Amino acid sequence: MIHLKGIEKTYPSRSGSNPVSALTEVDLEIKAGEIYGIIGRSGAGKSTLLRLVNGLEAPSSGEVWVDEKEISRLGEKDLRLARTKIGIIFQHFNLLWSRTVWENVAFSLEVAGKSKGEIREKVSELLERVGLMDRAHAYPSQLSGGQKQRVGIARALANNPKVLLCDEATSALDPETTASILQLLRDIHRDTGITTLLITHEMSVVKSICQQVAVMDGGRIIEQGRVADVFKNPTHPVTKQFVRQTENEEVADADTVGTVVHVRFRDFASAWKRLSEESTARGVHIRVLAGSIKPSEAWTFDLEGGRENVAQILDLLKETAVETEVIAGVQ
Ligand SMILES: Nc1ncnc2c1ncn2[C@@H]1O[C@H](COP(=O)(O)OP(=O)(O)OP(=O)(O)O)[C@@H](O)[C@H]1O
Repeated sequence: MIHLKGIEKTYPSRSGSNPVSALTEVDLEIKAGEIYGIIGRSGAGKSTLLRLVNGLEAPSSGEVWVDEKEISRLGEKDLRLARTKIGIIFQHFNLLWSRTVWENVAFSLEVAGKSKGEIREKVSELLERVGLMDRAHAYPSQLSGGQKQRVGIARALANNPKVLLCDEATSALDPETTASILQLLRDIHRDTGITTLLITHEMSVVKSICQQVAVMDGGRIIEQGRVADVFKNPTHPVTKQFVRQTENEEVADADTVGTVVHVRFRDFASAWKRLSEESTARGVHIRVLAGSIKPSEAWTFDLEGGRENVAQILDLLKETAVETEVIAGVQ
């Protein structure tokens, strides 16, 4: 769905010194339906990469393909059309402050030339989706950060995009609100299968929502793969640092912990039944990061909940599974 081939991006210098190389030899393929995370420190090149994907910037060389169109070569009219199929949410929401919640979401539908009836129906469906129907006539200044981001998400989805780009979408939010926004993005992905590309500097965000991840540093992709694999075997020092970041967060938060675990079952169906009953009873959220019903294949779960409760679910896994290996978080 999104394919970057041999990308180089150089900016002319701002002060007359050497040009700035923002991206070097970037190759990236994001398949339809994936949630893909790009993580990197400040200046790594994440925003530049995102701007290439929605055609706000052109690469100095290489190709950017989105939904089988070479974005970097489209004329203005075709690019505008292609952009309506790319929704984007921003760190600072970028809402229209003089318009209500309803009008913010309606705006991109008006621009796309939809009829009044279509707009009414779509806006109401979207506000219902993001849980903001009761705030439809409020102005952005009257909303909390999480509510503003919900408006941003509704607006991004207005034209039924095929791709959703999230630009540090939770970086301005507190941890609790971050969790609720990530949950909303997960639900939307589950219901629509929309291809989602998320850039962040927080490994906990990647761990909580992404299936695949690319780590960027100095304009290059230094490591990429399945999130579970990258967590298990980070090879580059920068990746190791990001993985440690989530472990430290877990230690810092004594009440809620997350643990990624590989498990192989003899009889998946009966093990899963017991596991889901026990985890519901203990308030532990189990998220499947990878797995298949083939008995020979291992599953990767992310267990999230109170420290004691997660430890109990881990004990249960060790008891019922043929093989259990904790790859991140509490043992
Ligand atoms: N318009 C521009 N003109 C000149 N240099 C730029 C421009 N935009 C970005 N850069 C440079 O390109 C490099 C990559 O920047 P980019 O904003 O893509 O990184 P980032 O990973 O998104 O960082 P941050 O999280 O701080 O935004 C940096 O060295 C930055 O200074």
